[in-house]
Amino acid sequence: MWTGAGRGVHLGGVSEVMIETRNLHRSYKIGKKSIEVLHGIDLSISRGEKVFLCGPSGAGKTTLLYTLAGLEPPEQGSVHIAGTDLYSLGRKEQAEFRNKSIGYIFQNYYLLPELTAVENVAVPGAIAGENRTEAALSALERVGLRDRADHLPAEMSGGEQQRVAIARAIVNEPTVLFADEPTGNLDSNTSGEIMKILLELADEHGVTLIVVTHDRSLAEVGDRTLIIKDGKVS
Ligand SMILES: Nc1ncnc2c1ncn2[C@@H]1O[C@H](COP(=O)(O)OP(=O)(O)OP(=O)(O)O)[C@@H](O)[C@H]1O
Repeated sequence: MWTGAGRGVHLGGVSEVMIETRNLHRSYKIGKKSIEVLHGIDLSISRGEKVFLCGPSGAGKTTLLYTLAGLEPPEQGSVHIAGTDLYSLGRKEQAEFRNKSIGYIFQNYYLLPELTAVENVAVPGAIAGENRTEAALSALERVGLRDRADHLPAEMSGGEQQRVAIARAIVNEPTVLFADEPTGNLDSNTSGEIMKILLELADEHGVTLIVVTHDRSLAEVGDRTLIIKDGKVS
């Protein structure tokens, strides 16, 4: 049973805040030039919300997702997840928090080519010293790939590899799931299947979902679409 989440909890009519950012700033130096990618971003996302993040290429969608997920510290500002101030934690505590509460689906899957599907899904647990083989098999079942558990990524299609990446992101039963263009390289049928899996996770388990996409038509299936442009989110 998925315990960390809990469907859209409302406290006296007020949604419980799951992700809150204050004044996030992030810039990159290229040569002598500095590009400000996040320019004072304030966000509040409720538990169980399905949020799509759109914006032009290079606008900072991946940077914002990394910053929200605790993978890249902002130069200024704070990120709270379920009330925990992510960047005030030490490295070890932060890794433990991510391992327990956050799932992340990377833009290019990032599966390890020499490991089978089940080993790839179990790998974050193994790093944390846990044996997650049973949970990994359940997660593969959840994405319809139980029978491919012993296959290497090279033996699977793009859509199947993406489903393994989803299984890896949900094996810890996260409270928040981030997905960076999870359907970017897939045909429209496969994209539909992948989005269905992600939306079901939000609907059935109350997972808070933040998905980067170029597909504005997805706005209809989400609760909210955020647009990032010129360092700001609207
Ligand atoms: N490690 C880095 N070093 C220097 N510049 C970077 C780095 N990472 C990102 N950038 C720059 O920051 C800006 C935002 O990049 P980011 O990947 O967040 O955009 P994006 O909206 O996700 O783009 P896309 O839709 O093309 O994936 C870009 O101009 C990019 O070149």
